Amino acid sequence: MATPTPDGHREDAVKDDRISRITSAIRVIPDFPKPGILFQDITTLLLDPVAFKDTIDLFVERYKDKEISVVAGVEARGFIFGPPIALAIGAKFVPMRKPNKLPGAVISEEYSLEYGTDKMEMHVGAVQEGERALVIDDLIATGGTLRAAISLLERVKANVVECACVIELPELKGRERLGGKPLFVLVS
Ligand SMILES: O=P(O)(O)OC[C@H]1O[C@H](OP(=O)(O)OP(=O)(O)O)[C@H](O)[C@@H]1O
Ligand SMILES: Nc1ncnc2[nH]cnc12
Repeated sequence: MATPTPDGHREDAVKDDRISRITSAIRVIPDFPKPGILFQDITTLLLDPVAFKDTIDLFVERYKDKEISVVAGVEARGFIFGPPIALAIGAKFVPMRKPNKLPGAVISEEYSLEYGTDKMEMHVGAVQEGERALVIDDLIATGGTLRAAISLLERVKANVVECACVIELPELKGRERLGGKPLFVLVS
């Protein structure tokens, strides 16, 4: 970590270096899983321990003093970034899963995908009324997935403080579907 200066410029430069490294570590694969999709592949980011750690550190720096008690991670790639953030900020981790995966009683939320619908589930009792929650995923595209996660948390009267993703595809305007909840992203 660089020594901060009164105007913060050195810190900004360090942050930019980290963002550049993260951006370079994400691989883009055309036409996956179908023609016309530019797939943002975070598995190459995971192969670079410095870039992976920078990713987690940037989120931890943002959330460590925000009294977050729940980090909710969306299956599958939110399960990679959510747990290290939760451990570092002293919060619990709650998985938001695809249907019929969780063994206990669940609440479910249907949401729309580009084609068709899907369902997301959360264990009853995992989150209590009034808890301060952060929702984590790797990427926001149309925003339907994060919207469903917010709805599940709000149904149990949690306070969703913010959503955070490594990547945003801004042209899909997913941010506009979050009902005014703030969204923090590292790479756009
Ligand atoms: O903003 P949206 O349009 O809702 O899309 C974003 C979601 O799509 C991807 O997951 P995917 O549904 O491919 O599931 P996976 O992570 O299990 O592969 C991605 O990891 C997000 O969870
Ligand atoms: N372009 C994309 N790359 C990776 N994951 C996605 N989920 C939805 N769109 C995606």
